[in-house]
Amino acid sequence: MTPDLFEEGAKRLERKEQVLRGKTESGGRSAGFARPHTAGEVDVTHGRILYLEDVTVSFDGFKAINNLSLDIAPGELRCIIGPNGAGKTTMMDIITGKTRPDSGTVFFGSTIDLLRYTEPEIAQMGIGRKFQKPTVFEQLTVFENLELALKTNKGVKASMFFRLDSGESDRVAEVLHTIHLADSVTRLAGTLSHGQKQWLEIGMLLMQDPKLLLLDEPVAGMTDEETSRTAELFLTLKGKHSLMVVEHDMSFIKVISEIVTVLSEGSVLAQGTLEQVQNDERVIEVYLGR
Ligand SMILES: Nc1ncnc2c1ncn2[C@@H]1O[C@H](COP(=O)(O)OP(=O)(O)OP(=O)(O)O)[C@@H](O)[C@H]1O
Repeated sequence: MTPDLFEEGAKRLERKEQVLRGKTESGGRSAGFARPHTAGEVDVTHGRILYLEDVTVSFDGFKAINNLSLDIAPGELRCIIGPNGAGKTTMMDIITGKTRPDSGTVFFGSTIDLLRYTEPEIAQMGIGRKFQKPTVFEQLTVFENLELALKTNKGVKASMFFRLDSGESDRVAEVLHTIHLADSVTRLAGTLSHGQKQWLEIGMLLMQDPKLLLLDEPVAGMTDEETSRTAELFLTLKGKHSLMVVEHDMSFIKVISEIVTVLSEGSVLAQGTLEQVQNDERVIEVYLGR
């Protein structure tokens, strides 16, 4: 979940509680929850939506990311694997503006230098991130969670009672269908299974129409059936969005992957199909410690 969305969600929950207690100001009209956005087109004419070059970051002298270079094509579904401590999360932290690198270049498309922007600005530009643990608003319904995430800019006139226009309603319906929750619109998010919560959070990101989605261990803790439905979901998203998926579950990677990038000690160790990287001696060595 993006930082600004998290903040708006917390506000909205508070307002919902105020309404239940009969305490809203101005009938809730002052309680705008719209989020400003500055999304524009990302220039992908050079064939890359994300471009990292020679990125390094150290923590207390330890190089968690070490001259990392990587790029992703528009619409690509890239899988990132690597042993614990390889730098996968830190790389996502750098892309989303949570961590500043000591050196290197990070571009979104060919013109947006991500190192010049804050974490909320990067989210608003169309880079959505999903952390490992689902962070939906458990006391709101599935519909309310999606509505909250809708990219809209209704300013001070917005209220928790605002009506979706037909385009927005269509979008909610489309996302509900995509994330397999069309039958659960009125359910409180807190009553969903772990897998359904993960899908709802992905749906919330989709409501913001991200150009690039970063997903950290999306199938951890899922049942086999949920894992295979998540694979279907990601294959549906590919092409419409660019995806970077960090995952340890190799059977899941096998189903969704085209190119797999292996990180080790903060750099790219190998890249290719899953079969190619699994047969790479250097990869076998870092995984098995041989
Ligand atoms: N804020 C921090 N301060 C100090 N060290 C850190 C910090 N963040 C990450 N590290 C270290 O950087 C290295 C890379 O960590 P990171 O979490 O990015 O690895 P990872 O590949 O995501 O691992 P995992 O698969 O276990 O999640 C690790 O050695 C970690 O301990």
